[in-house]
Amino acid sequence: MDKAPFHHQRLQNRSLFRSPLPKLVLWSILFIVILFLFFHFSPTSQSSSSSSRIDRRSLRTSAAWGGAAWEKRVRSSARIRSSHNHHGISVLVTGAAGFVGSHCSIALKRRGDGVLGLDNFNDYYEPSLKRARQAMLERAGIFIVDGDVNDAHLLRKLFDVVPFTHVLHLAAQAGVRYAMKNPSSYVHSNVAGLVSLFEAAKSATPQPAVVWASSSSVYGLNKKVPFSEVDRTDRPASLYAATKKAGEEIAHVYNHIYGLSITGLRFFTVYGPWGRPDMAYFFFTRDMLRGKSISVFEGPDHSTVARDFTYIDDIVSGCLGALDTTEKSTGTGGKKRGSAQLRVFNLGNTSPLPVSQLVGILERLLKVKADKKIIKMPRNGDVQYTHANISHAQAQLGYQPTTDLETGLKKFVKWYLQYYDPSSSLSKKGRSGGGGSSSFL
Ligand SMILES: O=C(O)[C@H]1O[C@H](OP(=O)(O)OP(=O)(O)OC[C@H]2O[C@@H](n3ccc(=O)[nH]c3=O)[C@H](O)[C@@H]2O)[C@H](O)[C@@H](O)[C@H]1O
Repeated sequence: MDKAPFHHQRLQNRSLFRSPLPKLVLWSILFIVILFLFFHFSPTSQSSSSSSRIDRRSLRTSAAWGGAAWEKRVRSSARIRSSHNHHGISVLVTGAAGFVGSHCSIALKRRGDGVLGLDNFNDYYEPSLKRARQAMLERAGIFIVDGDVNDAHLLRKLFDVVPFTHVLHLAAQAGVRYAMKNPSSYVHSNVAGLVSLFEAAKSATPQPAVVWASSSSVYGLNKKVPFSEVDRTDRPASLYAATKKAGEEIAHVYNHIYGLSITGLRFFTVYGPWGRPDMAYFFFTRDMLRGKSISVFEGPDHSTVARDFTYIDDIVSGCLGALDTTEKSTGTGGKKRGSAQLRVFNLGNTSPLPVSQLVGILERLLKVKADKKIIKMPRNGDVQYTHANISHAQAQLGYQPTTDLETGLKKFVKWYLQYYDPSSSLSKKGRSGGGGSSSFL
């Protein structure tokens, strides 16, 4: 009696197993698993894997934002604590854990402005350096929200919590040569990210004024020097330059349609303490100290490759000058109420120097002879020469660079040795030798 149903069930199970339907299900699952493994690990997907990694990386948003405690930290960081001689502003600094972003954040906070940082801490270069900058900003009372400028929801929340008067938008995919390796990261950060930021800013009440980082690279194949803001910028030599140029056009649109006050700053090869390890002065230092060879580029017929190297403290003055001279945006509720300010400025040093001279200065400061390999400048986006005309920034922003390359590199080397090799004899000499004071040291 008992057995019958059991037997019946087993028969049913067996017949079920024999029927084509479960087999089909099994094979389908197996097929999907194989497909997944194929696309995940196949070599054909490897070529795009670095870019998709960057996309995933950049799209990553903080798992933990929101809530009363978080909002309190955001408000406290953005609160203006002005002195009597300074009418404070409240600034959202994107890319705050970056090189220029961290220096500007500290400078703003020191003079009593409210500063909230935003950074996605991506791994384009060592995230530990970004975390070290973050720790320093935290000690100064600046909170950096871990999130991406492409996260519209997060941006809306930030503008809801704080009525920012200004945005200093420095979050970007930097680097001229890396654009050949990972083009999509430039579009993602420098085009989509900028649009996302402008969208949030134009919808905010009040609309903040936006100051953002363009680049000297927009001058591209220009031969007329020094580069002036009125010169042609329609012949970029790299995708990086093209995305920065696109940013300038996008700025025009948001100014025109929504009355956003926007200032673009064309930075010229910024260097200094807490700098970017992907830049030549930085990795030349690292490689020279490790006894590795360095590639020094030269132009056609052994001509010189030169840059208008600009020290970070001068760039910080230019950024603060730009913030302080903005006019208010004119829109409200996402609608334009009148014409608004739209500006672009060169921030350079006005004294270009050959890369070979940069190497010579590093040799003296590091007391190391560089193993130089002189090679033809590769055709990967580099331009041979940059030189800024800064008269516009001088007149409008009171911008006046004061640091020459030798002085600036001295401060960089001092920082580098203390940060990476505090026990070295050179570092000790640097510490007592007074390499000058940078914003952080
Ligand atoms: O002004 C800008 O808008 C840009 O400045 C910076 O680009 P660049 O001026 O190209 O700086 P950087 O790479 O340090 O090369 C410096 C010099 O060394 C030469 N160089 C470079 C590498 C090498 O191996 N050898 C070499 O000679 C090279 O030919 C060049 O002459 C920022 O990285 C960029 O994000 C952007 O902000």
